[in-house]
Amino acid sequence: MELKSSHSSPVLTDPAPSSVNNKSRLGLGHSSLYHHHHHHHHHHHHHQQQGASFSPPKCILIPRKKPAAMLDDVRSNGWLDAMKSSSPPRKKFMKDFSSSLDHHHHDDSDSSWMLTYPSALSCFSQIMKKAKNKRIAIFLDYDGTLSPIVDDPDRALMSDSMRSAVKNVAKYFPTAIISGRSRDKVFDLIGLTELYYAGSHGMDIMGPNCVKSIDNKQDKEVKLFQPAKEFLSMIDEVFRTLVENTKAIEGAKVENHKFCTSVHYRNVEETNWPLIAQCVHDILKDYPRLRLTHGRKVLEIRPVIDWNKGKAVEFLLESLDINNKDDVLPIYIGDDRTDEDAFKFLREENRGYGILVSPVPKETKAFYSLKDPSEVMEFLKSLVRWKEKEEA
Ligand SMILES: O=P(O)(O)OC[C@H]1O[C@H](O[C@H]2O[C@H](CO)[C@@H](O)[C@H](O)[C@H]2O)[C@H](O)[C@@H](O)[C@@H]1O
Repeated sequence: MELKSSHSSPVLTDPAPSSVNNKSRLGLGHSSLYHHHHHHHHHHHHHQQQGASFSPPKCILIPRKKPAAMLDDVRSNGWLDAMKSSSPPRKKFMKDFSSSLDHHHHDDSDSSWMLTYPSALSCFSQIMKKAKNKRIAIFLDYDGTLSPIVDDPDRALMSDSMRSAVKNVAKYFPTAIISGRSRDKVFDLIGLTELYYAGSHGMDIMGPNCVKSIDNKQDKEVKLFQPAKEFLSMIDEVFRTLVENTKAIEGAKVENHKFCTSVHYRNVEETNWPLIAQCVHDILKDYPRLRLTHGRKVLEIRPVIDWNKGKAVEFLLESLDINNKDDVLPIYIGDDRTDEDAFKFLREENRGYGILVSPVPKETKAFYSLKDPSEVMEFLKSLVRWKEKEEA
């Protein structure tokens, strides 16, 4: 499989709405790559920055204003709520969900949720029925899907048994990793050359059988797709500023993902979360071409372009050498809010299935669920067994 060369240069330099239509340049069915501020809604709309009504001070640990006043904006715009609700999910939602399913007479919100998002393991044969005469394409998130969530992002290692399960799956099905981490980092963690890798939430895509070293030399070749290339130095600058501004907040960790950057607060005392929020808020004020998304105890800063894990899946599906899109059944397994963009794409296009990895009920656009990475591994092994049986 080759990546299509027609996708080589999609980045716009003009964020104005009058900027050229990218449809033709991208060869994709979208009106514009740019994600204008007023279009930020998605499903994250309630987590987004609300506009120009704030005038917060710079991030400092000894506030110039009274602490309460200083933190007003990060409180009022919902950031703190979003930070608190990030992994585990809101209790409120679970309550709402169970009452909305009252007609099923389930008083247990867990089991009513499982009716709507059944286990991909118990529904395995049902899923495989849909795969009849189709080619299955597998998309896998990394953190929380292939590796369990741990306190230190550098220690989120994948087990050897998981690695071999992924390797076996890739023998039979085109398999892509779609991660929020940088492509290099996620490749280092997985180490399988036979996969597609999409790093930085899909903003850095490379096809299979490419080694890291060709990255620079063959940049212009068909195998790399980087729609946010022009943001490289801006992200680096923001990364360095954030490292500096958060260095006094104990437990804070800033990661540079090349086309996006993230601020972890998992190891920060909850009383200091407003300081983290304020630092990120201040950055976004200075860089209107960047926006915020929420992950698991992490605030992610990324370019204002209309590109996400869903677009990456669409791109990769178009890159697969297939004449008719009905010939392919995409299966996307992921656990995070950013994976919802991919679930949403598959659902809206009526193509294949999203599988949410979650031990608890959660609002999702996926079709099925798996409890944790060990169930993901079981599912991957089942796929291999199914294929081997089919071929025998
Ligand atoms: O898209 P993904 O591959 O799921 O990456 C999303 C983020 O994963 C990492 O952070 C998350 O996992 C860490 C290790 O288990 C955990 O410590 C952290 O709290 C989680 O947010 C990664 O470090 C982030 O930069 C990614 O964006």
